[in-house]
Amino acid sequence: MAFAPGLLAGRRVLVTGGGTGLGRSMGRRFLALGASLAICGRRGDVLDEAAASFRAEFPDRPVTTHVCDIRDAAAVEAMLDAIWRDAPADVLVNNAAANFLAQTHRLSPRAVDAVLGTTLHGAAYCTIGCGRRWIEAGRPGVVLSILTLSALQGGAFTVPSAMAKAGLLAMTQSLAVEWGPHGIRLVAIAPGTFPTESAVARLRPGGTDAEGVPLGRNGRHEELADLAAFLVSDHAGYITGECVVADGGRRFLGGARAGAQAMLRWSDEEWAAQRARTPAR
Ligand SMILES: CCCCC/C=C/C(=O)SCCNC(=O)CCNC(=O)[C@H](O)C(C)(C)COP(=O)(O)OP(=O)(O)OC[C@H]1O[C@@H](n2cnc3c(N)ncnc32)[C@H](O)[C@@H]1OP(=O)(O)O
Ligand SMILES: NC(=O)C1=CN([C@@H]2O[C@H](COP(=O)(O)OP(=O)(O)OC[C@H]3O[C@@H](n4cnc5c(N)ncnc54)[C@H](OP(=O)(O)O)[C@@H]3O)[C@@H](O)[C@H]2O)C=CC1
Repeated sequence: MAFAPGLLAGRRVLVTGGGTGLGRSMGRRFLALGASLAICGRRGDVLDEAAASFRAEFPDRPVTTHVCDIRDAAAVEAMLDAIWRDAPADVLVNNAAANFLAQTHRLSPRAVDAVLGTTLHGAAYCTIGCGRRWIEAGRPGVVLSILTLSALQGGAFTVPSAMAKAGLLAMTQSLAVEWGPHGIRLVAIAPGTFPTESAVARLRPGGTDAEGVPLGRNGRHEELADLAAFLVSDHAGYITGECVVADGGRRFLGGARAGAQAMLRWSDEEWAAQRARTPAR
């Protein structure tokens, strides 16, 4: 482990979407560094399985699970009330997101809302809910938002996601100013490819070779988790409003949507096959 074991001792961290993928990897690292953890998502069984695995590995670290669809502002408030009843959270990680490949001119309003509702609105509800509680109590706090390269470069065929993540970057930069005097930091990470079951199934129909990545490989979950741990820790206490890119140099070569070049030529049948391959949740 790269950090002192007590780096996050005494910190209470809420990771949205913390039952799977990168959220789960970050949560595991926060626990290893002494934090207690709250994770939320829509599927209780997924959260329970993740929590059981965390508790088996870190028996002395508190882990709570919260079934919550963050698209529902009232449900987010109820979750935050439940967390705060125990003790205030110190760190929010906006990790939950929704995304799939699609031709933008064929998206229905519900499809647009499904992505914006989770990735933009849900993260906004969580951020404002935590920020309000911190400001009212005179407590400091940290909000880490997980973006994508498309927030910086656009994202053909994942346009609602690119719009939502760009919105989160604007939120990070804006609230760094507004909430700075309250001792609240807002930071972001724009990851390149860190393979997860869900992202590969939805967004990498051709697999995840590292073509277009100067460092010649995809990201490792522990690398993202280490960066997240640093950014939410006091060692990053003078960093706010910043987005750190962790992409192996991809944006300077292939770019966020290098694979989109082939998709420009996909037939209707290829788009239908991609949709059929995409998991429902
Ligand atoms: C490895 C490289 C990674 C690169 C960068 C990674 C970025 C990421 O963001 S990865 C994270 C991805 N994770 C997820 O997306 C998890 C959550 N996703 C979901 O739950 C679903 O995919 C969801 C977004 C569709 C939402 O599910 P749900 O609320 O159950 O919504 P519905 O199934 O009812 O669908 C709503 C609406 O959307 C239309 N739709 C669904 N899938 C597609 C699709 N593939 N293409 C076009 N449209 C789609 C669906 O038809 C509904 O619309 P209507 O038919 O008009 O009702
Ligand atoms: N993997 C990668 O290479 C990259 C990932 N990212 C970002 O990293 C983050 C994690 O992605 P990844 O781990 O790959 O994907 P996952 O699909 O595994 O993670 C998404 C998580 O969010 C939860 N979630 C989705 N919708 C909602 C909702 N409405 N309310 C509450 N929880 C919800 C899901 O749980 P449930 O379905 O149970 O609700 C799931 O646990 C995302 O922000 C993604 O955009 C960015 C760039 C690259």
